Amino acid sequence: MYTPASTVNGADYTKIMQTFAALNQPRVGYALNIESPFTDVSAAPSRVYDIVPVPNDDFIYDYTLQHPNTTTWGISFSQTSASPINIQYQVWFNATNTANSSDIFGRDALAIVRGIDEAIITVLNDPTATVKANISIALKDWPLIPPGRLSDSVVQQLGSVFFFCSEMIIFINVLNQIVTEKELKLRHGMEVMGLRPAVYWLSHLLSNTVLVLINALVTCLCGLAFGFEIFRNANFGVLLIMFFLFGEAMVMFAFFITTLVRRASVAVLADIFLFIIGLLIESFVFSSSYIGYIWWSGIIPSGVSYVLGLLPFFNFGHMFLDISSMTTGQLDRLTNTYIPGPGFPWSALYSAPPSDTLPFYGDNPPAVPPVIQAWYLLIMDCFVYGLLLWYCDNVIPNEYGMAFPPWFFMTPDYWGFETSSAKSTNRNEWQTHNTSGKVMVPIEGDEDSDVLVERDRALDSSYFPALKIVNLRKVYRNSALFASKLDKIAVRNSCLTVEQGTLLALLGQNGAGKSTTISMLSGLTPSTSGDALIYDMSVRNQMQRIRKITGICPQHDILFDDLTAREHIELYAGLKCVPKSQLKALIDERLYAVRLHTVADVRAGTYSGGMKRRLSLVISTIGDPKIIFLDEPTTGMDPVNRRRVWSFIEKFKRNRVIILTTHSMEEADVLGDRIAVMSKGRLRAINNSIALKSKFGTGYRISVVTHQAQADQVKSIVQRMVPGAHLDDDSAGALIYQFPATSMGAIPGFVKWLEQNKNGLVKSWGISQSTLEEVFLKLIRESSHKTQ
Ligand SMILES: Nc1ncnc2c1ncn2[C@@H]1O[C@H](COP(=O)(O)OP(=O)(O)OP(=O)(O)O)[C@@H](O)[C@H]1O
Repeated sequence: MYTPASTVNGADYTKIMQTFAALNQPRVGYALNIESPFTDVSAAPSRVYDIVPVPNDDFIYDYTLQHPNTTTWGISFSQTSASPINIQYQVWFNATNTANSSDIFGRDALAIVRGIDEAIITVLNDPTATVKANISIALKDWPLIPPGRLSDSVVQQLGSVFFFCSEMIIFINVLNQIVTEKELKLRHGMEVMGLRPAVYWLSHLLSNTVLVLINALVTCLCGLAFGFEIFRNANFGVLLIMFFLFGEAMVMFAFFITTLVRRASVAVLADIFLFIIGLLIESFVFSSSYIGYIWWSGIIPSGVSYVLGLLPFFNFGHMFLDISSMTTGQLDRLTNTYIPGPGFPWSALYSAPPSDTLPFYGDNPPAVPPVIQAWYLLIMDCFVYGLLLWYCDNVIPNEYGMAFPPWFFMTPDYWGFETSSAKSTNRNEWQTHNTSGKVMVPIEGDEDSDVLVERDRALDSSYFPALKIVNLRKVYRNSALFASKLDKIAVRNSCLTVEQGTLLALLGQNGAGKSTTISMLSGLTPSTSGDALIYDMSVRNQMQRIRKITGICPQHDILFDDLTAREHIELYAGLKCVPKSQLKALIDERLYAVRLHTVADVRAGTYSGGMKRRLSLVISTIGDPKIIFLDEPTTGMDPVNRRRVWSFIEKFKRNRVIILTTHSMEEADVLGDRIAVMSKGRLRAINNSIALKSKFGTGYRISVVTHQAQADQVKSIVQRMVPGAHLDDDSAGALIYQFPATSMGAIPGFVKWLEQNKNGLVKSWGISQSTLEEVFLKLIRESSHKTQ
């Protein structure tokens, strides 16, 4: 093989080789042909060739490497001057040609050198020419590392891919954790308890910054320990900051993505998608593979690279490749010695990598920006994603939590300044805004008189109880864009008032709208229309302030499996700014009240359902809230603990407002100062237990046990004394009567008659009032008849 296969500065090397062939034919005994040039380094020889022109030195080397034991020797010509012509040539003997290696240094070498000299002198025929034949003979074992190309280093070739993967672990963790917290309502539960979004994000940022820093340190130390060149030859600070900035930008990127994703399952898909995109960029653009150095080849215009710079992995790839190009050494193929890379000191940050360290150098090396630019881009990424996070987190509506309008940052309310719209202490203004003729409060014709009275009370512009709900409505939209028949009206224009020191029990079937009402009042979900005033603050625009005086025990426990009961209380006490000095006494007292003191230091993940409910209840009372929402607090509790919880709630309600939803009529009866019954999103009845029973109850039940033979006599007496009495059951002398509320006046006289005839006509008797359960069932039955 010989190179170059052309005329350079008057020296025609093809002609020289032809002459070499002609002169040597008599000596070797056969004709040596000059073959067509070889251009494909990977094409295996299909026959025996004679003298083959090839494009360059690399070709000779690579061809021999790929096809061992085929090429005998190669010659590379070069010229140090045109006039006088000084020609240098190097002859390489193929060490892989094991058959005749013993002759390489001896007879063959001398013969070839002499033959080439002779050919040069013959062709040039110039007495002034000085032929200088510098002979370099490289006898190598089969090279283990392909020398002379930057791509030869495995770390450089796959490094950006590998280190990208290590950072992706943090990215995936952040994305999944935050989306899971969103899905499980953990975040919004904490927000209802007073956690500010900024604090939430800051705490995630701080904890992840520590992780990123540890990851960067471990990566650098492992790289050093394994002796990778990039780690040994680059400034430690440069590498640490490179990995740190990349990790931080990925964390901010993950934060932003969480605002677009609601479900953990979707987060996993987003992880996979972004992982593949990053992997493609690292392996195809920046890995020094044979596919190409897109970055260094100048294909990406600088404008586009700024846009791509929004992807942290793009910046990382470019930075990593630049640094590795200067730190990875080369094997000199002629001397078989290793030449280390120039290294990457701190000062190298500010200049582009020297062109001779780039693999695609030539007369016009591409303009590569300095490495510091990638740092700037990563810092820019952190700010850009931070801003996007802040905006999207406020604007994009979620299943839970309140969404602000797109221009929220221009409203003084958002920044905590009191405006006329938010200043609800100006009650008249609030009334005008919410209950004037502008706002229609639809009244359904069949509304109960108590409900109508309650509505009037709510609309009374001079009445401001602790809680006042006016026309509150919630529609769960089926489509984000337009109203449809599939929209679900969960709460239909509720009007309610609750005085301080009162516990309002909300009853209703599954899906009646109880939890939705609580969610709107506690800021877990925004109302569609209407408003509510809690201690003179509107849920529409003063939620931040309301949250400071709110406690909530949500329907589904919002607990951290890894925290103990004590740690939960400490966490929420921190959010509610409870002084540290009061904390221990508070924890002991509250946990004892619900009998959780014995498991105060046990992880909540191991608690039974009832224990978790009790812990959620205790949490709702932290920080002296003025209003507490208890959504089915005793679900799954045994009767003993239920009663303990009742007395805890009973004691706690003084000077507060408690809204309790429950399916236990007994609980509502025991705890509720007022009881509201909801059905299909509407308020059907509201009053205290006794008034509800006498209004909707079926009256009294009286059982009379007589001798079977005298049963008819007793029946006729009852019909005479209590004309409206209805015989429910008559079996073996046991008569059960239902006395309607209208027959109340006749009851005392009848009871007197029963007592007088005891042990005579009457063997025994008993009386009981209608239960709340009967009232509830009656109301629900009526409401379903009405809607049918
Ligand atoms: N996120 C939601 N998206 C769509 N519809 C919802 C959503 N949450 C509740 N609903 C619907 O709104 C209605 C009221 O639900 P809500 O949870 O308020 O009832 P509830 O009275 O609390 O019932 P339960 O006693 O079962 O807790 C139901 O029909 C329910 O299906």
